[in-house]
Amino acid sequence: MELFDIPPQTLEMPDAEVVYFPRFFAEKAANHYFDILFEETPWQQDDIRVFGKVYPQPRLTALYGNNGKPYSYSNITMQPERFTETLNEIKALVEQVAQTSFTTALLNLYRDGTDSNGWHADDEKELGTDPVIASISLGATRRFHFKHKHDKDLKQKLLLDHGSLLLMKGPTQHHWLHQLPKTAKKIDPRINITFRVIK
Ligand SMILES: O=C(O)CCC(=O)C(=O)O
Ligand SMILES: [Fe+2]
Repeated sequence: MELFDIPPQTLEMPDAEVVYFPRFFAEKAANHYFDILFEETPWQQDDIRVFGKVYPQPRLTALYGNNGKPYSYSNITMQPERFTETLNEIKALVEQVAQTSFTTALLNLYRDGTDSNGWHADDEKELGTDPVIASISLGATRRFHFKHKHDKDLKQKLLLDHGSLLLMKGPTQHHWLHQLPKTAKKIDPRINITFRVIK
C-alpha cells in the first residue's frame, strides 16, 4: 500500500485542523473500492426539509454503523446497516492515520455534476465536541470549499481526488462550514465516505 507517495498537506485555516492526503489509496485500490461500493451499497434518496420546504436530497446516501445508533441531520434520521467487509477494510486503514476508532460511516453518491452538498458543518450533537471526520473520495474529482462562520474573508478550497483522504478535526466544525458545489462539467459519479464517531 503506497500510503504516502504524495505527502499530506495541512491546509492554512485558522481555528481548524484540516489535512489532505492526495493519494491515500493508489489508483488500483481506489478503482477497486469504487466499483464494489457503487454496486453493493443500498443507495437511497431522502427528502430534506430546509426552511419548511421539502426537497429531494441532491445525492444518494447510505449509513453504516457498528453501534446501532441512528444519525440525524437536516430533519433526516438514518438507521445504520452493518459494516460490510469492504467498508471494514477501508475503516481499518483510515483509523491508523486518523488515530480514532470510528463507529459510523455516511456514504454519499454524487451521480453527476448536478448532485451536490450545500453549506454545513458536521456539528450534530451526537458527534460531540471537536469531532474527527475522515472523508474518503472515490471516482470523479470534485471541488470542495470551506468558509469561516464569522470572518467572511477566510475561505479555502481544494480538489478532492480519486483515492484521497481529507481529515477534519480539532475545532474545524465549530468555526467553519464546508460544501461540495455543483459543476456544469459533464463528469462521472463520485463516492464519498465520511467516517465519524457517534456517541
Ligand atoms: O462529499 C464530500 O466530500 C463531503 C460530504 C460531507 O460533507 C458530509 O457528508 O457531511
Ligand atoms: Fe460534511
